[in-house]
Amino acid sequence: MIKARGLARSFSARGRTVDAVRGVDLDVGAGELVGFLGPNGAGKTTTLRMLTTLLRPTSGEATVAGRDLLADPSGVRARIGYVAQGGGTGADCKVAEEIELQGRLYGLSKAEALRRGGELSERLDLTGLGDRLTKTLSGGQRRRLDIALGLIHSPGLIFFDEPTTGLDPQSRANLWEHIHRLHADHGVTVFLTTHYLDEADALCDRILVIDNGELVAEGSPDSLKARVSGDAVEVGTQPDQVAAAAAIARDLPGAHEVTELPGRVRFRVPRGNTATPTLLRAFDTAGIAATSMEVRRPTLDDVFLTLTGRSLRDAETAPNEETADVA
Ligand SMILES: Nc1ncnc2c1ncn2[C@@H]1O[C@H](COP(=O)(O)OP(=O)(O)OP(=O)(O)O)[C@@H](O)[C@H]1O
Repeated sequence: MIKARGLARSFSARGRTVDAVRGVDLDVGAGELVGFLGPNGAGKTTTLRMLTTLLRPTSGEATVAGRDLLADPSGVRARIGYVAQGGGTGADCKVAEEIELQGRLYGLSKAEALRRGGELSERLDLTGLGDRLTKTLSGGQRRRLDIALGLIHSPGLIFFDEPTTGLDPQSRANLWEHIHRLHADHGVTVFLTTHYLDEADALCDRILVIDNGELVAEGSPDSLKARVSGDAVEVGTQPDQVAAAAAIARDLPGAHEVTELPGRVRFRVPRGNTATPTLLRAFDTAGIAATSMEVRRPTLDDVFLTLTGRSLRDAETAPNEETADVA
């Protein structure tokens, strides 16, 4: 569905060149649900805008939905759906009119646009909202309308740019369900960008991790997490027993990254649930009292940290100098 080679885009701003995307190769198969994960400014939107024909690459080539991106952009546009960040609905239009207009823009007859609109309204829980002005919709309803608009011409491939940004947790979960069904029940190929780790984890079959305009990893959420060596264990103890507790942790088979913190010790072991009974027995023998214990499977944030040396959350709060300069 998507095959891109060396896709790159630079911008000139204030006499400086920003390499927003630096030669990305992508392969997305039919029926996949792929997430493009990275911090703010990583190059996600720029890549998406290139793949959807909205921005011309500085270099590279791509085939999207069976059409050449550079030679046949209108062919690509006819075969894809795009749900942009913030959506594109007109504020003073009624929901049903907006859907019909979108259908007519894609060359459907009035009857076909109405039929398809009815089908999508039902599928996306918009039934009964046809007479409402789009500006009166809730955030979740508006986002579902944006999806209906993106699907009006029955594309086999749909792009979402940060689909749940700004939504409350319940609307996010509801939208995940709709995106999941699009893919599972209707076989639509989905490519979405997100900077939410939980979203990528919950929704995507495969994740591409982008940082500073380059792909740094790809794989299923589980295979990416398996790259992080082991579970994280954190055990609380009395402040004066931290050093002794850390010494015991260091003796556990496969223990590494043992860190002494005020009133607690943190480390990694290959399997947390088998290491902790051994640890507690050794604590007993040494007269150390554990005041708390937490075992955590690796998260996608751990993956990002392992790959880039930064936490995804830190990367978001501290954009690189180049980004800050241009923005
Ligand atoms: N039109 C532009 N002119 C100059 N620089 C730009 C332009 N568009 C994007 N950039 C820069 O390119 C880099 C990548 O931006 P992009 O919007 O693709 O990132 P992103 O990963 O989508 O981030 P976000 O999650 O914030 O949307 C950033 O440094 C950004 O400032």
